[in-house]
Amino acid sequence: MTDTSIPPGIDSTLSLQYHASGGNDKSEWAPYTQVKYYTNAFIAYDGKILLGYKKRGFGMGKYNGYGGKVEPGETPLQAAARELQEESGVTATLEHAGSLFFFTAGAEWAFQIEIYRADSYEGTITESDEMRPEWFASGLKKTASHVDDSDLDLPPIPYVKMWETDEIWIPLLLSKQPFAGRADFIKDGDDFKPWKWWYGRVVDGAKES
Ligand SMILES: COc1nc(N)nc2c1ncn2[C@H]1C[C@H](O)[C@@H](COP(=O)(O)OP(=O)(O)OP(=O)(O)O)O1
Repeated sequence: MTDTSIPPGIDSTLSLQYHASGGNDKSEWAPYTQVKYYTNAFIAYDGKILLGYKKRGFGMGKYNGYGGKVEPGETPLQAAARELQEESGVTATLEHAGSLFFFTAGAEWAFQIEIYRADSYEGTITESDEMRPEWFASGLKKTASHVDDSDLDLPPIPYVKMWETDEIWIPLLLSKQPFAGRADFIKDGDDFKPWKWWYGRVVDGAKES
């Protein structure tokens, strides 16, 4: 399927090139009334990526980037830096990587998530109440001058223990191609299953914050 119609919920000012879509593509996108703003930040360099194992709250038991709600008065970039520091103990210069819109049928609100990445960090990565940090091999080649033997045995990104559509956009984040997308989910017991999704690559510049 190469559906070129961009779903509601995605910033219509972005110039997007179709990347991937799937699921129940004949069904309509679910209507939503409220949107809440979130962030998600990933540190990735030299062939490795830092993920956190979520120990509590929404997404418990999954690996993800570091993030949470944008608080009143914050920009998404400020919220992303704060959440990264609170949950991992480190600071980093974040660059915007993409924008995602997620909705689960019957939920009170849709998630608008600004995704960030960093090539380096300062401080000591620390386990918090919310996240247990773990490095994974990103699959991208290391630069010769930075090869660290201790990284050679890192496990691959654990997509089976992540939100199901992450596998579509994490490679875009790693290769620094700006992206935007929407995924609708349905609740399946305690889990969420993707119902319908659409992702595009930003071809005409990305948001700065
Ligand atoms: C497909 O859906 C999702 N995929 C991915 N990769 N990440 C998602 C998805 N839906 C939500 N998220 C992210 C967005 C945030 O980074 C967290 C949820 O934030 P949380 O509920 O932990 O927010 P906090 O402000 O930290 O909450 P507390 O009140 O617990 O501090 O998941």
